[in-house]
Amino acid sequence: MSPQQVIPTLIPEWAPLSQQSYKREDDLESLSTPTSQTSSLDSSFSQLKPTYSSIVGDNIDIIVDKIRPFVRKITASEQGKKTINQYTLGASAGSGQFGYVRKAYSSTLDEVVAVKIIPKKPWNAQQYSVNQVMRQIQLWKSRGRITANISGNEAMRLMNIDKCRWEIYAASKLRDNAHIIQLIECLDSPFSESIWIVSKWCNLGQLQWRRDNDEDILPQWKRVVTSNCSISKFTGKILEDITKGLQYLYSEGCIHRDIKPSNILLDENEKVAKLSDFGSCVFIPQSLPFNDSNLEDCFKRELNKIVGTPAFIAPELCHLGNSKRDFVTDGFKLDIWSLGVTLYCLLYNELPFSGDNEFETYHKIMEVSLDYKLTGDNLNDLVIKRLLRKDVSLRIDINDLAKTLLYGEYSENCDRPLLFNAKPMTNEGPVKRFFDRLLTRKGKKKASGKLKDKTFEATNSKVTPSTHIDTYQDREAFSTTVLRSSPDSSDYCSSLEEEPVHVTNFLDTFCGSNESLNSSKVDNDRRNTETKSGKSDSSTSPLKIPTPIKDMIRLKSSPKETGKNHYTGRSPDSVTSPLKGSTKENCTVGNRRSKKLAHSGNILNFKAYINPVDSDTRETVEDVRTYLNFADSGQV
Ligand SMILES: Nc1ncnc2c1ncn2[C@@H]1O[C@H](COP(=O)(O)OP(=O)(O)OP(=O)(O)O)[C@@H](O)[C@H]1O
Repeated sequence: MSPQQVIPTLIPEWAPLSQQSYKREDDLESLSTPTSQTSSLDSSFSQLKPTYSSIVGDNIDIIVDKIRPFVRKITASEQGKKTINQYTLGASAGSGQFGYVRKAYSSTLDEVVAVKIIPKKPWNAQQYSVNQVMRQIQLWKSRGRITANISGNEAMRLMNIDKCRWEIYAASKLRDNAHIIQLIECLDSPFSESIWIVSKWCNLGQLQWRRDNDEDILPQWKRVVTSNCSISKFTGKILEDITKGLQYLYSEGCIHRDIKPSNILLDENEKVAKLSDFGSCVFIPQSLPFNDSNLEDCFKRELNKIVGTPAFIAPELCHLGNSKRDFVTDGFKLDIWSLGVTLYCLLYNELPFSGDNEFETYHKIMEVSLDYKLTGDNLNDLVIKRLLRKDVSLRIDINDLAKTLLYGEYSENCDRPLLFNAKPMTNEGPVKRFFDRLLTRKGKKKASGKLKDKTFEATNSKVTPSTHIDTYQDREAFSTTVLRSSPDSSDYCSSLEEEPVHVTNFLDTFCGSNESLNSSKVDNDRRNTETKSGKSDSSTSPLKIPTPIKDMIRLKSSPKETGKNHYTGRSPDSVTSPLKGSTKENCTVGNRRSKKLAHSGNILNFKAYINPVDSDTRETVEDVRTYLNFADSGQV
């Protein structure tokens, strides 16, 4: 890079286009399209169906204005001293798909903070598919956002920066609640290869649930629930805290879409659990700072895309074989389901629905009943019967859940959450009676909006209409977090193995002299992430898309083992539909074996793979291309 060249930034005017050198011969080739194709794409782009993310993209200037107060220029950085502006960097706290997190000390706040460092150029080349990047370039051209030629690498960088803008925008809107990780500020400069997002520090790290014995109480738990910690009491505490967090999100019109243990952080000082990672969230149209005549429709379609982590995805998103219905009518209930899965993991030390691959997991989510887990215990049955309710109209909504936990219908003046009073939950008193009634109550068929706040009620009612959407065609992605969702993935392993980092240890945990902020660290973390999560990482964000499924389709097979498949113990040739022979009766629940995405042979005929009834259907190459097109762009 020449000395004058600047790198695009969160705040566009810090890196004027005139000073950016877009054209780079080295990576143009792979993405450039023949001229004839380009012009036909150009003309077809003006007719493309808009999507939620393309509308956000069209209004990115407004998003930028909203995040501007939170973005500071990097004015001082000393690699030797590991400082950047007022922050002195400490030990690594973990890494995600898009960046890594370090502990840091803020000299202005005089406190420890978390700094998430996201390389502007994506770590994982597969994060964006070539199709997707080309489409984005064409879209930007058609919108006049770029005029010059732009290389694939530069385009991916800009796409990544937009993704960060969205995450920062969400975090900046959600700063006012004790159960949400609070954004402090972001750092960027035209010379920085990374974006730095500074947030409040949670010293106990992500929520851990895996344990050697079902009855074990994890040390992390005892540091949050200090007296008489039990599985039930700790689970109740998480339910209470995350319910408050979700209620706040609801009041802000935000659906998280990736609730799971690794996105819940614990803080020992405040003794609370907090929600983090808003990269996958969406806001209801009425909560967005711009309007667009297509927004309502695009929002509905966006809600029907599979985003999140398979084991935590709600059944209404799992109807892969049925393309003709809009199963998701209340986005907020997606988060309720995922919270239910998280609580189940805490209670039972296993995932409630877990298959050898994504398809089988989705199938189990839809088909396997957990009724046999009902015990009469209030908390357990609340989770099983009201949160993990497959029929979305019978699933408890966030406000009823909050009311249930905080007051209960019979105890208006109760100043403690009823559910979590120290009394055993088998107590036969009014609380038990209340829960009995609650659990047997017929679900009310109603829209999600039930806030006392009439304004929001009116607002929300607009987001749950019953217009049908083609879920199948608009199903853009199998989540980026897909492979991380397997029970033996990094999220869970690290939960078990990593000791939480303590604030008091900060001074002892500075980077060693051989550690640096340079790319070698990034590479290490990236390798860790890739190894742990598998290489088919893709995106959960509404602003990015690639999927393992697409990769499998492209390759005509999933990652193949030579010879015997060591995950399944079957030879690849013997693998047919994973659903074959799986019925409600013989489905195993809560399978705890170590799992990875199983070999799935040739799944070009993926509809049949999902739905054996369709097994006569043969996908043509054209079908697959159509699928890839919609998967890349939400277009058909
Ligand atoms: N504010 C924080 N305080 C303490 N630890 C944190 C904080 N934020 C993140 N971490 C740690 O860093 C890890 C990585 O966080 P990050 O948000 O990058 O990834 P993720 O949410 O696990 O994955 P992804 O971003 O790919 O969805 C977390 O799992 C957590 O252990």
